[in-house]
Order: sequence, then structure tokens, then C-alpha cells
Amino acid sequence: MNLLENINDPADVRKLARTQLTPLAHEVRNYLLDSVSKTGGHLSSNLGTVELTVALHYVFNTPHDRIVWDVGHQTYTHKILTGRRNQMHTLRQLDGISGFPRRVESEYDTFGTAHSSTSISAALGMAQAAKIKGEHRHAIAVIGDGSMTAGMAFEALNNAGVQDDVNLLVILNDNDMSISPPVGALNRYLARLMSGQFYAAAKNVGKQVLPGPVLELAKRFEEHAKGMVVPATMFEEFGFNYIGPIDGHDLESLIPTLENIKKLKGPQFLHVVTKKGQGYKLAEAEPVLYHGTPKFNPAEGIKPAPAGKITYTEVFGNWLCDMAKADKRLVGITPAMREGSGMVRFEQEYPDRYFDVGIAEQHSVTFGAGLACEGLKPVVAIYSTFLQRGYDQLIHDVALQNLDVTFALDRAGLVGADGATHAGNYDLAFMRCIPNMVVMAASDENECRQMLTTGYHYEGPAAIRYPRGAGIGAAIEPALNSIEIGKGEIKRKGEKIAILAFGSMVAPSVAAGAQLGATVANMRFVKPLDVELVKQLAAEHDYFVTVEEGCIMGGAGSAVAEALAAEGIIKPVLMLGLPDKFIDHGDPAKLLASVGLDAGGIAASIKARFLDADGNGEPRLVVNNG
Ligand SMILES: Cc1ncc(C[n+]2csc(CCOP(=O)(O)OP(=O)(O)O)c2C)c(N)n1
Ligand SMILES: CC(=O)[C@@H](O)[C@H](O)COP(=O)(O)O
Ligand SMILES: [Mg+2]
Repeated sequence: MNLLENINDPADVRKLARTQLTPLAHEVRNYLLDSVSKTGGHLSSNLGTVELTVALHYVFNTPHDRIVWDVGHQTYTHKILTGRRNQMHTLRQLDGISGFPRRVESEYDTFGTAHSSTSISAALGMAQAAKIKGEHRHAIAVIGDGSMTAGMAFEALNNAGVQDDVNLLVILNDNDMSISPPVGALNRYLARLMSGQFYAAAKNVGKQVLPGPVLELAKRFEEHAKGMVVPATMFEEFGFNYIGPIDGHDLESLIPTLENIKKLKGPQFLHVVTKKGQGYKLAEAEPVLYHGTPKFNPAEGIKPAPAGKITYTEVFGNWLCDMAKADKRLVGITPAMREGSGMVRFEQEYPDRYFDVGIAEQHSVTFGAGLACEGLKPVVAIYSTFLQRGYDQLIHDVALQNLDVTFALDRAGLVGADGATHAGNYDLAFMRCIPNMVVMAASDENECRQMLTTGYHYEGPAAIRYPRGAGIGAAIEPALNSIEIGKGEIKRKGEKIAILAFGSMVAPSVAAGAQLGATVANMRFVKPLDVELVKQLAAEHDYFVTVEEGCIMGGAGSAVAEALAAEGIIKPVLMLGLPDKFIDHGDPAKLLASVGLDAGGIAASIKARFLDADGNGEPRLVVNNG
């Protein structure tokens, strides 16, 4: 029987007999594999949470009860069961549904996410709000073992554990994996919790239909009787009622356990054990490879991509190994993004100088600051979007003390399928206002390598930003060459119009400049800006255009406008960049075109602003008088 076909929302799940839930989960898993193999997406985590999602919607009265998913990359079953099955083929594509929960997408998506470790705080807020408003509802945070390593999760546990009378359930989905194997003392602790007699005793908790606390007490009595002292779990010390660990793929355990927990008052903590990639052998064997997948044939699995242009991530990874060879003081730091940041080879070659600090961006920055205090040369590899988490640390711990930390900022600009949550749109604006910082934007692969070397040798905080994906095919010099700090370069000479381009926007600007006969400069540095070049261009041109793949407000174009103002130069400036709105997921090239940041769009904007309609006439200034 096809159960899934008749599920339009969770109320339909709740109408099923308990015996039908395992077959339903089986159908969902097949559907998921088929669907993700056609769209790409976060496969392993979703295969691992099928039963948990079915159980949650079966036991709790969603959307009245609030499920808050952490990261939200594991919510495909949730989407399938909450009326979005027929949109799964549009997942992560332009105008399609998001790969993460979004409040605007469904009333079942109670909280928008994609950056990790927010779920406990948000669910606690909802639970407290229910209390204040006198509403009876449950708030449930579902958080993975990787996401549990972040400071924010502990801040929330710390606060929740003393709010005795809130209906909060935290479910730890422990699959013993982050994107890569998990790291840190918490991971060791969870492994101990599972490997000990606890697990064996607790495995059947659901079948026995014992409320968690009763079972826990029973276990402790049993152990005590044997002369063993079983300490309270860390979560109990935080004020939670700890239940588990239980098998997160066994609906016969999950459902009665959740039903029992539903009756309990105060902060509850359920520890479920799942397997990343469950049910698809290839993903079970290689959960890292199947964490985020391209399209693939499920019968064959993911095949290595045909050799193409080198990615910026690879440029960074190669540079890191080369520089580590040249300088023993180099240490590499990643907050849980080893693969994404291109550090796999570095870890293999320099295991003692490699630090995966877990999902802990704030710590990664200050840890780098501490290393720098002692004369080491830390390189913090971090996605632009995740550095947002470490902003105070960047200012207060690194820049204020002018410490020598190099930031390799991957995924700068629009990132594509992950969408607005992961877009690296703000780094130029938020870094250029920080004293002591050197901020560079790479326009090609070779320049990226040179900028990394430049930033590394600069004895203070320096950031090099580069986009997701492949470069433009520039030849890369093997030498570790620097460039002069604060110096841009002219890419093509033209007349009347000067296009001042930054980073990834240099190549399309050169193409636009060729169409218009304009001068194009690769500015290279957002800070310090090449003011001499700005003055020279101002002396030789009538109109200025700035182009960047970052927010216009406060970004590189603003730096140019400020420099003109400071020099007392009055010049019409057209600032092109990312507009003051969040840009959804979709193909990156199409997204850039949609905001006018491809060659055609740049040329069209310049024509519309400064040239006659046909673009051939004399430049003129269009006055926007409404
Ligand atoms: C603040 C933040 N840092 C890093 C990431 C990238 N990231 C997404 S999923 C993930 C692993 C999360 O592990 P876990 O919570 O255990 O979930 P699992 O992937 O095992 O299902 C990471 C590091 C993120 N989304 N947010
Ligand atoms: C959910 C999450 O934060 C990561 O899995 C992210 O999707 C990775 O993005 P990249 O594919 O750009 O590494
Ligand atoms: Mg995990």
C-alpha cells in the first residue's frame, strides 16, 4: 500500500495505526533518496532522521506544538510530511522550496535556521512565551551532536535548566558525526554515555513504556546494588531530566518514549542515537561524501566530478600546505568545516598544526588570537557567513590588539543552493570599519594565492575573501609571492568612465568595460584602499562605477565614495553590488544576473545611469529627479 501518497499533512500521519509507521518511514526514505538524487541536497542527515521526524509528528500536535530543528539541513522528511512532498523536486532551486526551514514557507517551520546551535534558545523562548500567554503547548528542539558543541547551545542549556516550569524538550540526535567526524570532549563524553552499561539498560526504555525518570532511578538502584556509583549525566547537572540513549531508528522505542515524555513537566532531555545515511549503504559507508550531494544516480552513487577549473577552496588548501612547509609557525584552524574549507590534505600532512575546534566560530577566532600572542602564525579558515558569529572576537580579541591572525574567508558573496542564510554578503562592510585590518578580495586564483601570502606576512589581522566554486582559469604561480599592500592595478584603459571593481566582480567588469570603452581597475584592497589610484582615475575620468559582490551599504563602493569625499573630489558614482534585501537560493550565475552583477547587467546599469539610451553617445549624467 502507498501510505505516503495519502499524507497531506501531519494530521494524516496521526490517523495511521502505529503498525503503519514503520512502512511509512520506509516509503519516506525511498522517496528521499530518489528526490535528493535528482536535486542534490543534504542527504546523509536526512536519511538519519526519518523515523524521528515521523515519531515527532505522530506524537505531538504539530503545528500547535512547536518543533524547532537545529541547522535545518535534516528537515526533508518534515517537509515531505507537512505538505511539501510535491515541491521536493524544486528543492534549493530558484523559486523552489528552501533546503532549510523557513517561517514564510510553512506554518510547520516554526523557526528559520541554517546556522547551527540556535534551536534550544528559540524553543526555550517559545516555551516561555506559551507559559506567559497561558497556552498549553510543547516546544521541542532537535539538535545534532555536532551542533551541540557550539557555545550558543550551552548558553541555552544553562538558561533552560533553571526554568523549571517550561514545557521544553531537547532531543539530542546523536549520530556521532558532524560534517566530518566529530571532535572535542563533548563527543568523547557522548561516546562514553553510549558505550557504557547505560545504553544496554536503556535500549528498551520505550518497549517497557517506563517514564524516563523511573527507568533512570531503576538503573541507578540496580548499579548501586552492584556496588557501582552511576554519576548523573552532564545534562542532569544542567537541570534537565535526561532520558536515553534510545535507538532513533526504532519507532517502537521512539513513540512510547515520546508519549511518556509528553506527560512530564519541566525541561526534558532525550538522547537518541541514529546513523547518518541510514538505509542507503553508500551514504552509511561515506557519510561525509553524502552530507551535501550533487545530483547522482542512486544505483551508482556519487562519481568523482570530471576535472575542471581549480576551485578557490583548492587554491587555499594548496597554499596552506605550501606555506606550512615554508614556515613552521603556521597553524590552521577550522570551525568544523574541514572538507568545505579545503583542509583535508593539511590535516593529513600537518596533524599537529591542524585544529578542528568544532562548531565554535567565536572560539576559533579567539583561539587564533591566543596562538598569535605566543608568536605562532594562525590561519583561520572560515566561511564568510560563519565569521558573522565571531564578530566581537574579531574586533575585541584580534584587531584591538593588532594580533597577527590571517582569515581565509571562503564562500564570499552569493553561494547558490544554500541561499540567504549562507550568503557571504556582509564581510566587506563589517570588516572594513575595523581598525588595523587589511581586507582583500581576490579576482582570480593566482591573486588569491598572492593575497593569502600577503595577508600571512602582514603582521596584524588580514582577511582574504574569495567566492564559492571554480576560479576563472588563471595560471597559478607556484612561488609564494606577495603583492604590495594597498595597491590596485589598471586592467584596461578607456575613457570617461572608470569602473573600480573588487574581487569576483573584476572579470565581468572587464567584459562590461570592453563593451563600453571604459577603464577598469582591479582595486584588490578594500582596506587600505588605493587612494592614489582613486585620485588618478578621478583626474582622468568623468564618471565612477564601483562593482562588488557584497552589500552596497557600507561596502567597497562606500569606501571609494568616502575616499572621494575625503579628498574633496566631486564625482558622480554609481555603486553596483548586492541590494538591501536577502537573496534566496538558486543557481549562482542566475542569481548574480538577477541583481545585475554579470557583464551584461553591469554594462546595462552603466548605460542607464550615464550614457544615452543606445549607449553610443557621449556620457551624460542622469539626474534622478523622480
Ligand atoms: C554556525 C554554523 N557553523 C557551521 C555550520 C556548517 N554545518 C552545517 S551542518 C554541520 C554539522 C552539524 O552536525 P550535527 O548537528 O551533528 O548534524 P548532522 O550533520 O550530524 O546531522 C555543520 C558544521 C553551520 N550550519 N552553522
Ligand atoms: C548546512 C550547512 O551549513 C553546510 O552543510 C553547508 O550547506 C555547506 O555548504 P558548502 O556546500 O558550500 O560547503
Ligand atoms: Mg551529528
